Amino acid sequence: MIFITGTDTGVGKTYVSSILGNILKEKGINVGYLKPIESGGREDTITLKNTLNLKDDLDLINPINLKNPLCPNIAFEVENYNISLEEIKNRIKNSFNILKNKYNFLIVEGAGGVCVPIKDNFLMSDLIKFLELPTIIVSRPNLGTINHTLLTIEHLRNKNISVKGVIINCITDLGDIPYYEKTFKTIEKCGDIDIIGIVKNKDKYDINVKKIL
Ligand SMILES: Nc1ncnc2c1ncn2[C@@H]1O[C@H](COP(=O)(O)OP(=O)(O)OP(=O)(O)O)[C@@H](O)[C@H]1O
Ligand SMILES: C[C@H](N)[C@H](N)CCCCCC(=O)O
Ligand SMILES: [Mg+2]
Repeated sequence: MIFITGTDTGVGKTYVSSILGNILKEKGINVGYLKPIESGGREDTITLKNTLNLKDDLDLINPINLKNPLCPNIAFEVENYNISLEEIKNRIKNSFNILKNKYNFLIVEGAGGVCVPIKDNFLMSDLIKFLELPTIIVSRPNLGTINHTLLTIEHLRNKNISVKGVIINCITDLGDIPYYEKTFKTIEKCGDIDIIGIVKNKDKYDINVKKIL
């Protein structure tokens, strides 16, 4: 099992999760998906349900769903969605336990980055800790990504959360990024981390799944 987090919202966690899921399926692995909390609809949940041809109910795959495309803690507030943190954790844990027993490999996708507050001071990273999962960080290739990626690594390691590696998702074409190879080497050196994959698009990618299995 792996928790796919990222340096930001919109960085490509779902995009990479879909590619990763297909790679594992092609290896004959029975892959499931859990989106513990999704805000702004159910696009991610539906995308992976379709990509992996999952029969699971949307409510099982995505136990906590918020209508507004906002930070979860804010969405709960503006939607007057009154639920305790304990209940949030119970619902997520229930889905997690069912799905982890049903599939040989479970991809769990966060929402936004690691410091996204779910409720009160319970962050996305606290959810990762609660589920006791290792992580993969999805990062952009362009200027700014060194800081965002190193901060994310440091935050996770400070909570003793395993970071299996970084996957660079090229929403921006590498040809438009000067010295991108040096950016990647800097992330690896300063973060003491491996870049285990580079995704150019849904047909052009290279992911070392051995680092994830
Ligand atoms: N390498 C890529 N090439 C082309 N389009 C991409 C690529 N990566 C992501 N996208 C597109 O960018 C948008 C954001 O990607 P995605 O939804 O995967 O982000 P996310 O990190 O999962 O966001 P969230 O935090 O909302 O879950 C989507 O429309 C997706 O299809
Ligand atoms: C709405 C979006 N697609 C995600 N589900 C939630 C992203 C929360 C980001 C919060 C923040 O970092 O400001
Ligand atoms: Mg997503």
